[in-house]
Amino acid sequence: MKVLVMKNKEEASKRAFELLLADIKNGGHILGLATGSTPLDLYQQIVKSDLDCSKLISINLDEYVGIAPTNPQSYHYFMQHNLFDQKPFMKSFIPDGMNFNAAEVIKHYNQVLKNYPIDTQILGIGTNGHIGFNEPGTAFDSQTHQVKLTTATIEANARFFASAAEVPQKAYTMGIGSIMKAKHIILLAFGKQKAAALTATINGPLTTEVPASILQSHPNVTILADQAAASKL
Ligand SMILES: O=P(O)(O)OC[C@H]1O[C@](O)(CO)[C@@H](O)[C@@H]1O
Repeated sequence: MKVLVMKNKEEASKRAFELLLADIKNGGHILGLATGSTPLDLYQQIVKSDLDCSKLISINLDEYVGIAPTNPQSYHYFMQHNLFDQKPFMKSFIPDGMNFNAAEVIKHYNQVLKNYPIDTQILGIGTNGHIGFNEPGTAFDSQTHQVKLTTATIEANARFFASAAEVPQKAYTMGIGSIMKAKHIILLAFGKQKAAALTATINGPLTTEVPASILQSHPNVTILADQAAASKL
């Protein structure tokens, strides 16, 4: 586990882009992508660059259940607006949040993950140490599943909605087991609200109570943090 503490999120995102480019130059072409505010600067780096994404495949971590892809609060919209409109990929997979048949969504997404093994997985981290929407208590070998969001996650994500009551209660997420199959994981953490989760991830015991702590057992993880997120390390 490499931990790089950078001056700020802009510097950290620039380094993340350089690491991503290196993986692509080494033949990596299947990218696991994250949403939320953390990866925004990285996606802007990609958009501003001359990287040609038309031969790349993307697989997103998660999507809310019950929000249409045209809804600005959906992760489909987030990815389209922040990356794919400007840098279209050859194929992009995001769980179908409008399909309420969870078994169908899960079967399809597990097949996608089998067909397209992830080379580089970009991760953010929740204030409760979640990765994707894998909340505390999720099994380390979990595959794609539907999750009931915790109050902490709903409150943290309420900032994107008119109120916490509007935040969906459920989501589809790639499992921890699938995340751990990625060849290289780049975890980004910015802001003091991530400091407790980050130190638990890096220095704490390996426990399902801190989903990201499983990364201690992955052979190729790069953590990029700004000073605030690293303040408890
Ligand atoms: O980057 P943010 O907005 O702090 O979100 C942190 C985490 O929460 C999620 O968006 C899920 O709520 C994750 O995908 C993300 O890594």
